[in-house]
Amino acid sequence: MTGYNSQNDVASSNGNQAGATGHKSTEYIAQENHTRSDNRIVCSLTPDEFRAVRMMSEDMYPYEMIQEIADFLVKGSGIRPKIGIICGSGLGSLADLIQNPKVFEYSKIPNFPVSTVEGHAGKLVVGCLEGVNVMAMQGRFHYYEGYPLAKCSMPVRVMKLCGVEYLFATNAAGGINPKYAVGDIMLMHDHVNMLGFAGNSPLQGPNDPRFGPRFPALVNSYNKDLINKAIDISKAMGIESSVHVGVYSCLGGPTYETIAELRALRMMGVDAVGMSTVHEVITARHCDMKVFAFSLITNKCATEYSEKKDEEANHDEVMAVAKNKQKACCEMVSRLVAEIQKSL
Ligand SMILES: O=P(O)(O)O[C@H]1O[C@H](CO)[C@@H](O)[C@H]1O
Ligand code: HPA
Repeated sequence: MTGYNSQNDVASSNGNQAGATGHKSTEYIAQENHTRSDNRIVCSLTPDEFRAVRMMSEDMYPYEMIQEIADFLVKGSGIRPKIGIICGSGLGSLADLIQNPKVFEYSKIPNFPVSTVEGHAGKLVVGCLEGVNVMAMQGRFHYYEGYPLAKCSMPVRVMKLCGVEYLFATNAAGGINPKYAVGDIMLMHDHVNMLGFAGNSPLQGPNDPRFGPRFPALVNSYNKDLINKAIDISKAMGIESSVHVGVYSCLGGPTYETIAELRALRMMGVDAVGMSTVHEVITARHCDMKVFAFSLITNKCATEYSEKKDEEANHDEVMAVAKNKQKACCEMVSRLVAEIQKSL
C-alpha cells in the first residue's frame, strides 16, 4: 500500500503494485501532473481520500500486471495450458485429476487475491489431464468476499495470457426448476446476470482492446458443441436422467435468496441460482475463450413459505452434496477434456 505522509502532504508513488509493474505509478503521475523529480507526487487529497483512491486503483489489473502473473505461472510450471478449470464450492477434487501437478498457493502468486470461503482451497494447479495441458483454480473469488467483480474474474484473463482457449467453470447451485433434484447436474446454456441488472460488470472501467471489444455480445456464450458433447458423455455414463440443460443466475450473496426472489427468478426462466460464474463467463467471452459451465444442484430452493429449518439452504449441505457427487463431476470433466484432446 502506498504510504501517505499527512505531515508534509506528500505521497510516495511506489507502493506494492506500482513496484511490481511500474504501470500504476506512471498512470497516477500522468494524471496528477504534480510530479517531482524524485518520483513522488504532491497530493492535495486528505489522507482518507487518498487511501480511498489508492484502494480503488489497487483493484484494477492492467494488462501488464496480468501478463506478469501469467509469465510467473508459465515459467514456474513450464506449461502453457489450453484448458482452464474453475472448481466450484466443494468441487476442488476436479484439480486432483491433474497429473504431474505443479501447485501454486494463491498467497505466493504475485498480486493474486486470496480465497476466504470454506470449500475453496486457494490453490492453482497446473499439469496434464487426458493428454491436455490444463490449469485449475481450487477456489474462486466471489463478489460477497469484498472483491470487485473485475478482481473476481481477473484469473480468467491470467488464464488467457497463459494460453488457455477453453474455460470450464463449475459451481454449486440451488435448483429452482421443480424438476431438478439434489445431486443433478445442470449444463449451463445461458444466464441471467442479476448483478449486471444492477449496473455491475467485471468489464466496468476503461476497456483494454488487447483483451476484447468495449461492447462484447453474449449470445451463444456457452459453447453448443461442448454442451452436446457433455450430453453424449452423460449418456455414456448412464446419468442422462439427472443431467439437464438450463439457465443459471448469479446474485451477489452471501445471503441465500428469499422466497419472493426465488419466485421472481423462476418467472424469469432461471433454473438454478448461485453467487458466481457469470462474471467469469463474461470475462472469458470478452477475450474470446470457448466456455463450458455446469452447476451441481446441491439444494432445492423452496418457493413456498415454510417454518421448516431443513428447507433452508446452508453451506454445510452444499459442501456435503458436492463431496458426494464429486466423482460424477470429475468423470464428466475428464471425459470432456478427452473429447477436446481428440480435436486438437
Ligand atoms: O458458486 P460456488 O463457488 O460453487 O459456490 C456456491 O456456494 C456458496 C454458497 O453455499 C456460494 O459461494 C455459491 O456461489
Ligand atoms: O441456493 C443457493 N443459492 C445461492 N447460491 C447457492 N449456492 C449453492 N446453493 C445456493
